[in-house]
Amino acid sequence: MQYRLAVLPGDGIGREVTSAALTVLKKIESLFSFSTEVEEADIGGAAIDRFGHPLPQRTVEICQASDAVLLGAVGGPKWDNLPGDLRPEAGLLGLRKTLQVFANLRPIRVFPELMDASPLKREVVEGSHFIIVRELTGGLYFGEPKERRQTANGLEVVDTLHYTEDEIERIVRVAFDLATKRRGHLTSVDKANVLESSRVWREVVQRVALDYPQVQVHHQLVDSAAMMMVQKPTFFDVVVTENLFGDILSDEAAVITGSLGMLPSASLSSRGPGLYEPVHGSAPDIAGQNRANPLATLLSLSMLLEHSFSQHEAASVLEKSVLSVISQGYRTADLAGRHHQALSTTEMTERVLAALEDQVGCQTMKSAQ
Ligand SMILES: NC(=O)C1=CN([C@@H]2O[C@H](COP(=O)(O)OP(=O)(O)OC[C@H]3O[C@@H](n4cnc5c(N)ncnc54)[C@H](O)[C@@H]3O)[C@@H](O)[C@H]2O)C=CC1
Ligand SMILES: CC(C)CC(=O)C(=O)O
Ligand SMILES: [Mg+2]
Repeated sequence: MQYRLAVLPGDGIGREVTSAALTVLKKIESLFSFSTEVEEADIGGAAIDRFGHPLPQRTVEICQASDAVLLGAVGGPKWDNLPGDLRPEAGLLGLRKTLQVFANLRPIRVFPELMDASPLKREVVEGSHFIIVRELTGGLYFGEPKERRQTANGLEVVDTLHYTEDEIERIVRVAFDLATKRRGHLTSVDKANVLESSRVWREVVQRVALDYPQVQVHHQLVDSAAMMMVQKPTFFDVVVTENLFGDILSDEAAVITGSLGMLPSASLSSRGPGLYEPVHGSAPDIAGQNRANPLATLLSLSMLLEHSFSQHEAASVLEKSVLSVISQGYRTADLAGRHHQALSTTEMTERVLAALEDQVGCQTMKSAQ
């Protein structure tokens, strides 16, 4: 089997973590007998520096011609003063919109060995395992108008939260479908006490719920949901929400897992390539130091193998290998604390490569018995 993969390293630690993922992918290909034609392309600040635009047409074409896209992260202080539509982040938003990857899945899982890495109490985080389903191509990040205006009374500014009913319904259905395969519990997060868009969101959830009588639905306002997420994270199973709310809540949820460096994501469309990226950004504070935790990107690669390549066994073995390095006590600096030695990005990647060999070796032995 041969797949086509577009790799967009982007900026900052994006380059380091995608490089780790490519090393791991090569190993997986040899262990599971498939091959991938990888094409790298620029996005974000790197693309601005080379081509004067955060999302060059060539990058879009390479992504569209691929089975999947793996992205590192974009942004950094060097480009922070550019106009909004020419910033690195605009490149990423443009790519998500062009690929129509409206369903952003962000699984939040507590690894037992990392329970004490969270600043939250062990008894609060223990057993947390939920997934945030974030609407990714609409809402406040995309609505028009979105502009600054000079008026007689000074500067005024507008961002717009816009949704069609269809856009809400398609993401809500993704969330209901997921809930049927999990604990059957859906929390829809909105701000229906203030926003008209949230009131329509709630109506759509209530209407779609009629098709899923086996799913228990809970509506939660975003402010109290933010509190509940760190107070009682085990309450949540599937969380569905608007673009900006999902962005904020998922970084908050990272606290439960111990580090933003552990959170993967998959962004899926109805057809066309999926986009896989860690939840974190380009981390300028540690960029270029070989200190970044590559595990969020490796878990995103596992989601890619599952959803876009249908290499289910490889996906599962990669996930188990990540679990295994953590349970063997290997940690990058974000998780090392006082009790562990901090491994570099490349050292952690080598541990995952070794764990992959071990996992596949164990499976071969089991099937030979
Ligand atoms: N998807 C993307 O490309 C995203 C890009 N950004 C961009 O990234 C830049 C920095 O944004 P921040 O708010 O600082 O968020 P960030 O996610 O880059 O970093 C937040 C904190 O988490 C740490 N961190 C993040 N990933 C880590 C990893 N893998 N291993 C170890 N530590 C890690 C960083 O060192 C930093 O202290 C900005 O330009 C922002 O726009 C932010 C979020 C997402
Ligand atoms: C940089 C932004 C475009 C997005 C972001 O923070 C995210 O998707 O998590
Ligand atoms: Mg974010």
